[in-house]
Amino acid sequence: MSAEPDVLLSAREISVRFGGVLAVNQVSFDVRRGEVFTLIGPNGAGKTTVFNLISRIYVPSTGEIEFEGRQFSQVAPHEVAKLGIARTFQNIELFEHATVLQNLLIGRHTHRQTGLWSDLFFTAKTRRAELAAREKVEQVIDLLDLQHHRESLVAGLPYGVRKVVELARALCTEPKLLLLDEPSSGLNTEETDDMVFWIRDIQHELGVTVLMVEHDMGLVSKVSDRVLAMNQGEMLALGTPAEVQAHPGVIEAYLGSVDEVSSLRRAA
Ligand SMILES: Nc1ncnc2c1ncn2[C@@H]1O[C@H](COP(=O)(O)OP(=O)(O)OP(=O)(O)O)[C@@H](O)[C@H]1O
Repeated sequence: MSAEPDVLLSAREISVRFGGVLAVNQVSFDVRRGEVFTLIGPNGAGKTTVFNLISRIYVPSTGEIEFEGRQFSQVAPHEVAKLGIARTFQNIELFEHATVLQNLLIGRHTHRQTGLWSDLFFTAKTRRAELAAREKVEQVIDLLDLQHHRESLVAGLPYGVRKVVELARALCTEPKLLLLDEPSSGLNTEETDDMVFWIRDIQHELGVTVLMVEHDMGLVSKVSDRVLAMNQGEMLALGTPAEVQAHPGVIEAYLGSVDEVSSLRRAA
């Protein structure tokens, strides 16, 4: 008898209505521990809305999301990071006038478990926490090859490097689930190829589960274990990248956009 897959996050019949627009309509899926799960779909499909539900920015009009068996409706928005969910943004959000190292240490701060009292007196517990923070930050710097940039101000870095710093900052919180919002946006071909390696390393070396929204079908096929295709708020297909790209409903949905259908064909 085969074991049931270990589900980290589960969305059950979630719908979101913005006034007259049904942005997400009865969508259900599981994200399994350890996988890279990707949401695709043409513009307006509802991907960002689903993503924002999982970041707890929106709440579903109906339906429920569970993370490690805990109902999201009972989690306050500021508690999401503590549950072990970290995210990156389509438009990078970093402290521009701080160094890479400072940004990563700030990122690590959300993971802090010591109280004000032990921090004030710099107790053994605080020292241990500081040491653990430094070790984690160094591990992430090594993994993402950021050694050369550690003391650089973020504002002076090329866009592609800033994108990796944002990824690093999210990883410093030691998330169980990493949400990547269009990791390839703004990157050139070479930087997108690098992103493939970073995502694979994050999955395999750190054991972090990844949920991403992505338009670049080349990147999607190379890193995703499973893909959910959406259109106009609804689920179109769920399966491996190859299964989803061959699905007639997915091809038809993409026919609306010449750019997107050619990217689908290139990746197939
Ligand atoms: N805050 C909002 N208020 C009103 N309507 C919204 C809001 N956010 C999204 N929508 C609408 O919901 C639908 C789904 O939008 P969403 O941004 O989730 O799609 P998407 O798949 O992420 O598209 P894109 O690839 O263009 O980012 C669209 O019709 C959009 O106009």
